[in-house]
Amino acid sequence: MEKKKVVIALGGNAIQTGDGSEEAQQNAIRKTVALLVEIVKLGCQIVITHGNGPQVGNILLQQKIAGTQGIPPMSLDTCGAMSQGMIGYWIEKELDDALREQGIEKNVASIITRTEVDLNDPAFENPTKPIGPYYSREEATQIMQQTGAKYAEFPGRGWRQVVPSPQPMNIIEHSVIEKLVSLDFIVICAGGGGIPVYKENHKYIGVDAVIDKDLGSEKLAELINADVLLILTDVDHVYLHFHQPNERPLKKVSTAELKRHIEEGHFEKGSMLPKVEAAIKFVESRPDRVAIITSLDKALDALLGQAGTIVEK
Ligand SMILES: Nc1ncnc2c1ncn2[C@@H]1O[C@H](COP(=O)(O)OP(=O)(O)O)[C@@H](O)[C@H]1O
Ligand SMILES: NC(=O)OP(=O)(O)O
Repeated sequence: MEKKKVVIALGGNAIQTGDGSEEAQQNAIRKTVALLVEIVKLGCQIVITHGNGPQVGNILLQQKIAGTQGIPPMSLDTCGAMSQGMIGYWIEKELDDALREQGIEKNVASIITRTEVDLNDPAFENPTKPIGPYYSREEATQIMQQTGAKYAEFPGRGWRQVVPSPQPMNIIEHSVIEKLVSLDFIVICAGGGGIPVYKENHKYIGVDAVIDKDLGSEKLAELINADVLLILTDVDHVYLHFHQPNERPLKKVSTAELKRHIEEGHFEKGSMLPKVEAAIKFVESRPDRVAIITSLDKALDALLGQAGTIVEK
């Protein structure tokens, strides 16, 4: 396989499993990096991005509890930076060990990454991005009354805090990331879609929001001139009529066809829809680009064109 630059966006199940403890998350990451090493062995230059919804919500809760003890609570953008540091550290540590075990000499670096957003983005008026743990209706109602935070119901799963999720416009550190990749580094970056910042008088200022990691990963992939955007989640394909008797996996699909399926309402908002939108945007940005949506265990086969949903122009 020729040397492709692949941005790999890791979904929740690549990191957060079990009880969400540090140990459970590191165990999940250990399994994930074993797969990443196989992708490196294929000869790909990889850039790793990851979600942070459960983690950033938990860090925010920890701030609230700390606040009751007189410890100054940190803002949501700073919590986003903490989540990048924490998850980046875990991936870096496990990946570095796994590479050395296989005798592969490559450097790994985590980059704290900021993503520029527009303060006029309508998303600031309509929080939709779920973070942190699930609650019952009663618990969520009580917290909303006590704190003024917004919670929303996710049918079949419960209630979760929701925060604004503006569109990523620019990845501030993209040149540094591209440079490191050109030096053959494996870079972990744009965690949680990047820390949201806006520009005012030539300065970047953090803002309370959480960017969708698939849309942030897409923006990064475009800016660093990647060839492939590989979105790894817990389903092996994107499906039509998902979870219905006539469910059908999409295998090779064009952006035009995917757009039709969006119109038909096949993809759930906040889960599969942003992945599909990211895939379309990436492929349409350069005609030879490919986006893949699949599960962790199908990633290798998908890169070889033999599994997953493969989106081409
Ligand atoms: N049409 C669809 N095809 C496949 N999965 C879908 C579809 N619509 C909604 N989903 C849901 O999207 C989920 C993946 O999104 P999400 O949980 O946000 O992923 P991650 O945390 O891995 O980024 C799947 O587990 C599945 O339940
Ligand atoms: N930031 C983000 O999209 O995180 P999740 O994928 O964990 O929801």
